[in-house]
Amino acid sequence: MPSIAIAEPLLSEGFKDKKKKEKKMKNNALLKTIETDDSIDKKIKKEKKVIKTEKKNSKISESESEEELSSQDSEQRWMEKKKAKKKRKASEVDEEDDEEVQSETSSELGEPIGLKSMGVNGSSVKKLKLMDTFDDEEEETVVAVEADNPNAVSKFRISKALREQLKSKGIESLFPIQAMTFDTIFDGSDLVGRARTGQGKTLAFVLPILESLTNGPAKASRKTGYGKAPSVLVLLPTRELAKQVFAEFEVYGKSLGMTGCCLYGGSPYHSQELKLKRGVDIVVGTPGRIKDHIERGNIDFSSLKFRVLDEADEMLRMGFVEDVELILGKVEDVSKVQTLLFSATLPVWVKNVSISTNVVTARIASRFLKRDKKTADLVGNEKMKASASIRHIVLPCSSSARSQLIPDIIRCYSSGGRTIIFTETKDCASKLAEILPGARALHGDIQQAQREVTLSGFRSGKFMILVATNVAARGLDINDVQLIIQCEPPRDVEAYIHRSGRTGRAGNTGVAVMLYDPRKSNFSRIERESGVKFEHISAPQQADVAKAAGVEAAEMITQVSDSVIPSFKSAAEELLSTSGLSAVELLAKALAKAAGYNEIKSRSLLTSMENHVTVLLEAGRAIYTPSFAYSVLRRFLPEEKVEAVKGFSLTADGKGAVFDVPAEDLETFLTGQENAANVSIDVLKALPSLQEKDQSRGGRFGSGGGFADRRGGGGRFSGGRGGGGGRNGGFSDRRNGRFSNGSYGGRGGNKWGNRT
Ligand SMILES: Nc1ncnc2c1ncn2[C@@H]1O[C@H](COP(=O)(O)OP(=O)(O)OP(=O)(O)O)[C@@H](O)[C@H]1O
Repeated sequence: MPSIAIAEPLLSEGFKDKKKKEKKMKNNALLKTIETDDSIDKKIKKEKKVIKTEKKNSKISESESEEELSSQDSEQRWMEKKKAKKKRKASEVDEEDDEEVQSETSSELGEPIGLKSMGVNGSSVKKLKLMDTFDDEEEETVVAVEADNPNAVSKFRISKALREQLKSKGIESLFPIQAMTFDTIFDGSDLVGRARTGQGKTLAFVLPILESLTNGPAKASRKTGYGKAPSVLVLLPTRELAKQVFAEFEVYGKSLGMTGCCLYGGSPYHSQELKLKRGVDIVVGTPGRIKDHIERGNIDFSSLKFRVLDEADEMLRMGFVEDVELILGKVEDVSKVQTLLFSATLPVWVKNVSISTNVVTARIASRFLKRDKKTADLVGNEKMKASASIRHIVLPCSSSARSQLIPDIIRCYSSGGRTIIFTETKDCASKLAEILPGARALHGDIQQAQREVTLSGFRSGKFMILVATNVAARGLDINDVQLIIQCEPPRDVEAYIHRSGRTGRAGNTGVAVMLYDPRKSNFSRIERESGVKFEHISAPQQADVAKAAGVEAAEMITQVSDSVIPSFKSAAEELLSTSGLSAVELLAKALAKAAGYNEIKSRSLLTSMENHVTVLLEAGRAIYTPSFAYSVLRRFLPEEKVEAVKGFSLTADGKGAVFDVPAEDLETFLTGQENAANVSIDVLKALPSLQEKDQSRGGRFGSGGGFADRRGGGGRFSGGRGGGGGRNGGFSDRRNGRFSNGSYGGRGGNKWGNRT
């Protein structure tokens, strides 16, 4: 792997002195929460004491308790910033920052409050606005803003070369997790770091590690020269993530003369071996391949200074426990190596080994993290664990309606940007990618070379829809992903947090739509544990989607050259005179065809099935069980009509049952009810609250899940109609300005493969 350019920028003495002073000031600022100035003063004193004790203790033993940095440091900076801000002239800026700590309700769009309040992207926004407003004061104002910003890159012990590299990437200010942990890592502590998805955890370890090795405490013991043993080891759960993190080390390490290599499976050994032989500073990779290199005698970890477990919880969950233990165990003198763990979701064992219930993971934590490790937790006990800059939406949809619905969700919610669709199985990912125009699949059964081509095509915008399994759930940072669709609720809350977190990154907003089958899905646990308050919507109606498509088609038509008119004019005149339609009506049809529509079908509210209508059944008394509701229907309907209903659900108030009826049967249901005493059937315009199929809780209406199965419903859903072919095409790849004519409906009865 690239390596390179060798010139170690040394810090001047003056620079070092300045930095020392700043460091001292920052250490005084480890504060837990934003409270009154008085309580902050008290905390500063307390923290000073902690820091002194800490230094003393580190000389004596490593046996003292863990320390939690929490969000103190960045919050103190925020306080300083707020005070300084009062002095500022630009009231516009004040207004923006005064929207500080606000609700973290998931559906809040607009500025991502949680991030903004902590300074994410804040400084650059301010600069732009100030420059717009005060043109002739531009330079002075920018300097003033930087001075006011306690997270400005210049306030940290970051050398010029790295500062310039950061600047070239548009980074002039550290994100909170980076600001909070920089000194701790630079000065040598083990650290556990947690911040929500997309908040910059990668640079939180990349920057201090590189600085420590080139200008800080780790410099003295860093190996140099041909065949040097690595100083840094970063372990990650997936190949794609390993490549991405390696790319960050590569970009920033290059400017400091550092070399590295990325080791992951599915790629040839030979080139990896060559790089290791020549010697590298940094090794980034997945546990399996790194273990292989160890066993082949290619890596020597005796000089390691840093080891990082990124997405540690996932790595252990995926069954890499033994490999991770073996790899970490290769360091002989653990007192000389710093261990860092980062993730948006940290299991309890990482934070507190003593209360862990998982013996294996607790063993890893206690064996490899020093007991005086620090914890920087920006999520902490806050309710909201998922990204707060995303709209979190749930939408009922039976599995057989998915392929028809997804293109319309993309049209309505992707804002023309990229979409990632998550499926539970590889088979399902492949099948869905096949039927969605302009989509590609990414999962573990695809050859590594193809995986790389696919991901780079998605990154570069060659195609805008990626259908993936969990291989893409963790860590991937792809520009302009506006929409995440999860085809069903994932098995655990962590998966939900990471998958949805592929959008709304670095202070941007995004939308995460989770589909659920009202007959069998349960997302209440995810809602409870993630702290997300889901926004409930029903399927976009084709009529609405078609309106948007019509506008696009009209735009396209204005771009057609007048040169076509003579050739098509006589056919148009013929059509106008014979069709019996007006010119406008004919033009509307032409636009519909250009947009890929031959007809508009309605969609049910409950299962999103085409040509189905959602109705509410009431029987003049409470309906506690589906079997009672079915028996009511049987009083006035033939068996085959009863069997044809879909998505049977009980209402939350226990008074009724909601289900989908094929549009052609609706009349039979409505006239039938008139002959049944106390029975009413009404067509719904909006879904009422429904009972959750909450298996974990059971309860009066919960019915322990799967109640529809009692009615032999298992076959109904899996053998659904599949929408009869859907509309013809109508899905556009907006980025390419193309309208596809492909048909993607009609795959009813699809089982979506086995979970793997
Ligand atoms: N200080 C910064 N200023 C501006 N952008 C930044 C800064 N730090 C990181 N970023 C950008 O933020 C994005 C998210 O960063 P990163 O991938 O490290 O997030 P993460 O917290 O690791 O997310 P996840 O939990 O999903 O892995 C990246 O595009 C990165 O370049």
